Amino acid sequence: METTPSGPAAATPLLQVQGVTLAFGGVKALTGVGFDVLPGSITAVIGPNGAGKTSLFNTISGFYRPSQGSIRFQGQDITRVPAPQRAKLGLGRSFQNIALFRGMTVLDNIKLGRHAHLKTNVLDALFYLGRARREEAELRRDIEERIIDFLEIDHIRHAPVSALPYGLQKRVEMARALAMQPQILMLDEPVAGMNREETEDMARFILDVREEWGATVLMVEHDMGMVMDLSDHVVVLNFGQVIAQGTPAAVQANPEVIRAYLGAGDVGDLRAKLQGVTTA
Ligand SMILES: Nc1ncnc2c1ncn2[C@@H]1O[C@H](COP(=O)(O)OP(=O)(O)OP(=O)(O)O)[C@@H](O)[C@H]1O
Repeated sequence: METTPSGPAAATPLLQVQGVTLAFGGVKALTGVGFDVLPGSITAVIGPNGAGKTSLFNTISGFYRPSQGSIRFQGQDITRVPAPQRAKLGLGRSFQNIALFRGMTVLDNIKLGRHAHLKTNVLDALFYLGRARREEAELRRDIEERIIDFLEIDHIRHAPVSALPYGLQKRVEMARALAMQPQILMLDEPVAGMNREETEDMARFILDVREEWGATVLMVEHDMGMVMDLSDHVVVLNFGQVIAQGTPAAVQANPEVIRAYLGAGDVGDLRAKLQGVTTA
């Protein structure tokens, strides 16, 4: 799916990143980055180490404020909207390094995801249940049950997160992000550190999130095979700039993309993965 509007029938983007520039002191992490995320799409941001992917994600979620450019969500300029408000508007995200409350159970982590949507303060959120209206509590329970069922984590709902294998922890992280009922689910390296089976499970969940939850997915991911298999639109960053974007096929064939990965010494790996995709 191309994000360039081709006529009146072209879908209005859910998220528009326009000319975003971000610097840390003298280091320019992002320079004039722009792309659209269409509703219902799976869009992936890829790029070699240090290309600016995490900085971009943090800028979209509101943890960093760009020095130039804008972020628009559903047509509204949210560049100056603080992170918690963005979450409430419908930008839900997971984190590269699992950010779960490890001593708490799976279910409590999911509840916190939902409360974070309602309240900006975790303590407030923890005490919120006592004040919640009954119907709202029931609605929340329904959503929690749907998520638990969907992600096949019923058997571990009362287990402390710290006792779970890594792949399941990542799934709980996704469950917590889903509990925010996001319109855009932002996944930061959803399969990093996973074995093949865990990766395939997660890929299936990402596809199903779109089908069953109607969520649009924006992910940062290093696993090229998964990105090329799942994505409608791929944005390639290198040294903080978009060097290519388009369908997986267009991006794979782009000489600048191949050069970027060659520079990072990854091209053999890239080719092998791309071959795996095309012969699959
Ligand atoms: N908090 C920070 N302070 C200073 N420089 C930073 C900070 N965060 C990122 N950078 C720099 O910004 C650039 C982009 O980094 P970023 O982490 O966004 O890249 P990345 O593509 O996510 O990398 P990786 O694939 O390794 O996670 C790098 O040069 C990095 O050193």
